[in-house]
Amino acid sequence: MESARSYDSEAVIVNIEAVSRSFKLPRAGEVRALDEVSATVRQGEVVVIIGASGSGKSTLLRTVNALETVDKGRITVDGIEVTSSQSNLNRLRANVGMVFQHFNLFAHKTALDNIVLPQMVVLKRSRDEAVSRAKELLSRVGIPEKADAPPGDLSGGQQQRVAIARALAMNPKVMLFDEATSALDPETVGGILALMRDLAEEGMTMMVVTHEMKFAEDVGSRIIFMDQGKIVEEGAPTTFFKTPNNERTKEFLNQIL
Ligand SMILES: Nc1ncnc2c1ncn2[C@@H]1O[C@H](COP(=O)(O)OP(=O)(O)OP(=O)(O)O)[C@@H](O)[C@H]1O
Repeated sequence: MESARSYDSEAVIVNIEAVSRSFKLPRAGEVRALDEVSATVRQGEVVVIIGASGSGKSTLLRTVNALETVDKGRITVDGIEVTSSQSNLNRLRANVGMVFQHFNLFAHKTALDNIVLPQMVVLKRSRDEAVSRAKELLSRVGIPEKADAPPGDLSGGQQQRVAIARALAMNPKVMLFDEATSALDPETVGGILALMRDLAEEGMTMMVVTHEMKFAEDVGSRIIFMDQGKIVEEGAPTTFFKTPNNERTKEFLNQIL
């Protein structure tokens, strides 16, 4: 792995420009999940996104991976526009690794094949090459002995390790974590957070939606606080947690800390 100091700390990896996204809900009418959101993530940064339920955190991550379209605005990842055409999708999928709350593994494939197949499909790697990388990554995430196990035979924490290995196999420019530990047993959470912390220390660029405030404070380079589809406050963890400015931020932190 590259050392944390060898990257170009100026390079913008994710650029989000004035992005809006609304949803029409049968009963609640129109919800502005994202309202003119702008943010940049530079190489090696760990940007932690926090906010109340429904504030737009997941939608923001999903637009970066083109799992969600935008109504207005523009997003680029490593200079490639995500929000325009579908033709960039394969390159985008390789550039952006996403880890979800519910793992999203293929239930009928082994752990190894869950990591092998996307490499063959998206990166056109040969099976041998993909298998060799997958084995290396299963060791990296601490479960080399689980290569032949189907997800159903793995614990939640082990499934999440496979999901992280699958995302890393693409050599992504940025990793998105959407509440990656929220569905795990309390005793498993620490192991996954430690793995995420290791990735951050190795210089991985990350956008992390989490309720784990200690992780946010210790590992985050920057905290973004969202409220009703807007970024209302953003800052370095020490300033953000000790001296928040915005009233909504203060209220939120008072409730959870
Ligand atoms: N696919 C969708 N269809 C309809 N409404 C949606 C959809 N995705 C998000 N929304 C709405 O957009 C708003 C923002 O949702 P989002 O999931 O981004 O919030 P969040 O901050 O991630 O919440 P949580 O912490 O509960 O996961 C919510 O009001 C939600 O109901």
